[in-house]
Amino acid sequence: MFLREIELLKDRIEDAHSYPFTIPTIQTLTSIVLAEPVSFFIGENGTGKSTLLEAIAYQCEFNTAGGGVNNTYEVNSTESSLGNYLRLSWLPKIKQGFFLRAESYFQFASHLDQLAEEDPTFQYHGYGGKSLHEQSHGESFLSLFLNRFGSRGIYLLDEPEAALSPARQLAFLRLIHQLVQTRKAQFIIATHSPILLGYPNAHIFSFDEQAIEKIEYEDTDHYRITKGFLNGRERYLQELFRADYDE
Ligand SMILES: Nc1ncnc2c1ncn2[C@@H]1O[C@H](COP(=O)(O)OP(=O)(O)OP(=O)(O)O)[C@@H](O)[C@H]1O
Repeated sequence: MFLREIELLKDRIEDAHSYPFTIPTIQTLTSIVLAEPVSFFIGENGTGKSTLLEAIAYQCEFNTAGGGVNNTYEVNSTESSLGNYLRLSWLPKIKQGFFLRAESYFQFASHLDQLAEEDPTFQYHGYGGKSLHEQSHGESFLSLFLNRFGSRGIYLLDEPEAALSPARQLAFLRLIHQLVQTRKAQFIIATHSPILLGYPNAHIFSFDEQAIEKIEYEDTDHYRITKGFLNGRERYLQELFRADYDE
């Protein structure tokens, strides 16, 4: 583990009435203590998970459009609106790692193609040996995970499940486990996947209330809704569609 605490520097905030300080979870944030190598951010759409993850990436000096410290490309890289208001506490401090966001993955793949064009020795080294554009979305995601996540580092992932089949999500869990065990890697993952959330001993931070709070796996909607659905699909669907018939 490397990153121990994320603090919001409230004294620096000049305009509390503008984005991102209008997001309830950011408004109420003081600090998040990270005590396990794998932490998850969960919550409804729009509750601030990506905003916080991007700000952490900014403080890690990763490209906020996705990538590591060395991936300086401008395409869609955004000025993190929250980044300057965070303080990260490290023990020990590291620079290695990666920020992955599903939404700008395409640009990241193009950035690698450009590197390959400019430097014939690059050969997609660390990225599976060929352009990420020449692999399916899911294949290239897993290829990136397998090849680029090889060293000790901190990995910030925004909805990595987006392209992964259930079987590949399991493969990804295994990879996380290997990296945590052998390289002491640390992961902070924003996700909606009940499979990924099942990682043992992970700390899950919910953004669903006013304040970010820790929640047990079995208490998450992801677990309860998925379990309810799978345990009695027909009954569940009847209930779900009942309103349509009643109207
Ligand atoms: N650049 C921006 N300017 C103003 N508002 C923004 C900006 N980016 C995001 N928001 C708003 O901030 C809120 C939080 O967005 P964010 O992307 O952090 O949510 P999220 O929890 O990651 O959601 P999802 O699960 O859908 O990815 C949303 O209401 C969003 O519309």
